[in-house]
Amino acid sequence: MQTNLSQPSYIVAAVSFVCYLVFKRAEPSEPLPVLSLLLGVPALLACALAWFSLLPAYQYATAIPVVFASHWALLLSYVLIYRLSPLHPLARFPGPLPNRISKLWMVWVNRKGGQWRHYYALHQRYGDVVRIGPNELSIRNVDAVLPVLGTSGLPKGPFWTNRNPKGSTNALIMQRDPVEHARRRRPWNRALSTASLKDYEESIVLRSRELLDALGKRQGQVMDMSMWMTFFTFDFMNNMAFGATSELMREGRDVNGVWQIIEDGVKFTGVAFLVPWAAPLLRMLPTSVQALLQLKSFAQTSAERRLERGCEKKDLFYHLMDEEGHETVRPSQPVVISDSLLAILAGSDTTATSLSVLFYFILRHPEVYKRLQTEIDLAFHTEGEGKEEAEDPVDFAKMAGMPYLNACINEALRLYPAVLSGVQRQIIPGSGGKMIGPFFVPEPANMFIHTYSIHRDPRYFSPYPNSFWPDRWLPSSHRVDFIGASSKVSASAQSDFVHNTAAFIPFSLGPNNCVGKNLALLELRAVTCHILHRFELSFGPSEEGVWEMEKWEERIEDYFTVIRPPLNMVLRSRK
Ligand code: HEM
Repeated sequence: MQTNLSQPSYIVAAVSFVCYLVFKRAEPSEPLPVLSLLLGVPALLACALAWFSLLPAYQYATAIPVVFASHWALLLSYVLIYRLSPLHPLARFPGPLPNRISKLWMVWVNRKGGQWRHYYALHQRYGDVVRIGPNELSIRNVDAVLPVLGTSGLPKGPFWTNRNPKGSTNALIMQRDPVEHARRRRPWNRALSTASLKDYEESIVLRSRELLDALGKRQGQVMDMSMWMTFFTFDFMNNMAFGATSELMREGRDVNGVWQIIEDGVKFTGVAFLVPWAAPLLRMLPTSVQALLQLKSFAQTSAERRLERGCEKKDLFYHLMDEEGHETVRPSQPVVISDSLLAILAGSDTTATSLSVLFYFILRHPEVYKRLQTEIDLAFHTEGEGKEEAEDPVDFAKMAGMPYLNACINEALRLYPAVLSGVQRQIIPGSGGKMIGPFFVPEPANMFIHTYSIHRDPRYFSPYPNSFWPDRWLPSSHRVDFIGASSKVSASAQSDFVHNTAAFIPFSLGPNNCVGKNLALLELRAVTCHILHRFELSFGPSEEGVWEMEKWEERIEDYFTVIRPPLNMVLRSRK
């Protein structure tokens, strides 16, 4: 049989192949080019086939649906064949079949926020590098940390591409160009320098006292501590960013609904993180449009009020507006507003998660609770020690030097870092590839260090990598063995001890790392000291009564940032 290349089927296959190459090379994400390639091309093709009489007359009616269906099926087949073929640059990295085909699979896997467990299981099964998407790797190896995240590491990945409507301002975290990012980061560095942090200490103390008052009024009742931690961090960040007062703690509820909008947006971000091309579509949903408008108006109003009041004390706004005149070109107001909003979004939930995790583990481990409370009581005297009033934990230098407190905080950050699955980076396009520790990774590849997995790797944290054992952060002379350890394990604990802090990256590393790290640590220390100094804590019943509070951690959901289940506790004043 002779092959006739002018046959319609060959023409459709060839045109679809060209469209596939355009998709592959140019990776269009704007609606117009995408729709043109998906709808415009087959429509034109069907018309052309009919026009040039390449189809028998009786087939004209069916030409359009047939060409459309063939075009889409062919596009899908080309994609599938390439992604699974040995020719794909990432073909030699192991990973499950559905992951290699499409990241849409991860959208399904993560429908209930379980991606942190999924990636952990994949690393247990496949090793240090897993292909978790057609062009994406998850890495669990300490030698890869600096090449990915360090000073000479990789730039931010496509997740951070600006897909906002034209004309809108991008916050610092969205700056993928390292030069532009460094320029935008300068005022942030000044705002969160050691000297500037002193200016926020007073606000942390005041907000901590407000928290104690609010909790004190509700003692004896079951309270969701996770929610209260959010109220604290949100009120504090609002004050720190805009010098504003926010009333979540005073009211004991989300007064203007802003927090709910942020919570609702977490799942949206989770999907956008997995399939960034879907972000503009998701943003078109009526609920998203509404939420974005409300957030914008919240930021705008806060900024306007801040501008009316003027600078009462040095807040983040003061530094971002460059009121000291360090920069030759002062940042525009929209940039400052979007960055101030970023501070609230990036600084509230993460710190509230870390505090919740910390209180959860302290309650799960009574021996830790006792030691920590004793350290706090020794540092800040309690009522009745010859003193009329308990001493407020307001000395931040003292808190920074409390070994067990800081060990507990680090251990909470190790077991459940607030950004559980890490941050995306990309091999620089056109570079050909890069040695990532022991592995050569070709382009195009996105990757992240899976923080949850590397933090629990026994090669870096041993013994008891999955247990809350703050003593691993103490010098050996002060280390007490894990209470749950069998005597055999405990005898070998010292000789088996591994503590590789190069694998500890809750705040990430390098030029893009968390700029709020030191501020977060101040908050974590202050809130922990204030609460344990004033109250005795115990677990309350779970809301549905069907799961034990002791299993709280299993219900954490990971959508880039996390959603926490209620952490019910009962607090009573210590006397
Ligand atoms: C325990 C609390 C916190 C944790 C675990 C945490 C973690 C992180 C992580 C993992 C990143 C991504 C860094 C990267 O891409 O390499 C990040 C970025 C960021 N965080 Fe935090 N964060 C915390 C608290 C805060 C606070 C209190 C602020 C307040 C100012 C803040 C502001 C930011 C900002 C602005 C960025 C973007 C930095 C950039 O792109 O240059 N974070 N954070």
